[in-house]
Amino acid sequence: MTVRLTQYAGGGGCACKIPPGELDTLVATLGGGASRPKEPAAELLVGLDGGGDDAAVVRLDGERAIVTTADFFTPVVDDAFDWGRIAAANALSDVYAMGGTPWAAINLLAWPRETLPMELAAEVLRGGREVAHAAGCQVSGGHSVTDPEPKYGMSVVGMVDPARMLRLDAAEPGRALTLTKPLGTGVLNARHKATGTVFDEAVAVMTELNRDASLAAVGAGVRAGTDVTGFGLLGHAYRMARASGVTLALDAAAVPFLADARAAAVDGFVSGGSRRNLAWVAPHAEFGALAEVERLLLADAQTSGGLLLAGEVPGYPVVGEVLPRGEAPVVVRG
Ligand SMILES: Nc1ncnc2c1ncn2[C@@H]1O[C@H](COP(=O)(O)OP(=O)(O)OP(=O)(O)O)[C@@H](O)[C@H]1O
Ligand SMILES: [Mg+2]
Repeated sequence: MTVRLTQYAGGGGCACKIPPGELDTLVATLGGGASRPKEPAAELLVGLDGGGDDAAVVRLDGERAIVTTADFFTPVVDDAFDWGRIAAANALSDVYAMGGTPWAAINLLAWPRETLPMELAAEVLRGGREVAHAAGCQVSGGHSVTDPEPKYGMSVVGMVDPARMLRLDAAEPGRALTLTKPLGTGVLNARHKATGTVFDEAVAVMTELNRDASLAAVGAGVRAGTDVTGFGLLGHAYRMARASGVTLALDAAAVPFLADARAAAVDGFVSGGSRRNLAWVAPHAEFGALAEVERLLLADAQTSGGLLLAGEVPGYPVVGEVLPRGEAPVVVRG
């Protein structure tokens, strides 16, 4: 029996995230003094202020802080091993998005044990372990539950130098904007789910670690960054602009895309999540005369996407610049 894992998922990959506006409202209910421990065992350096960063960070000592994050999602590709690799690269990514190094991870698994063989679950875990080990990250332990819809990911703990973190709220006017992976995994995953066509380039991009990009950014003195995932480039740019009190200007023509992405969007393989991303950002963005399909591509929900960085990083394309806050937090130049 050939199992097509994507057929067991409603939304796939980071496109299955709760929409950004609804998440904002939910997270806002957790804010304020009531959310702090009375006698904290550790100082919180990055928390939910400004809508929340990629990971929570608590101080360990003068030079070191612990980064902690978790990510899991439904199958984004049919192949079990590849899905495991993608989910692990995506979970590790939030540590890299803080400028940190992942140290240890545990598996988070939800599995329809009555309809899918456990051997396939083992393949998923094997893929995840391979990518985490390539990152130098220990993988030991986890948690597994039965669920009609398969889900997989990791909880990851890492280390970061608090003086050299990549924060969401630290983008400064005058900096260039850098994007370290091409966009288009959302539309290609949607086409893969609908037709079974495998896009090797998309799988290669989604399994690639953000480690080198993160190291290069920290080395170049960059202090603001985030990873581009389910809310798309536009959504994550808006979150960074909002948290930093600036405007992010994107040059649409400079944004890199996977080769088959535009055709997939034109042919209508656009997820509901990507359309919601665009609807969420549109009231806060100026698009000029940019065509609708180009707007949708910039809002495309990415799975295990690259880093969006406020600063120039050798080897990676500049896609815009940080400006003082203008009328709109996001400006797209055609
Ligand atoms: N259930 C929750 N309770 C508290 N905070 C949450 C919850 N869900 C999400 N958040 C916080 O909301 C913010 C935005 O969440 P989101 O999942 O987009 O961030 P992320 O972990 O960077 O995502 P990604 O893994 O796609 O890069 C984060 O700071 C996250 O910690
Ligand atoms: Mg993130």
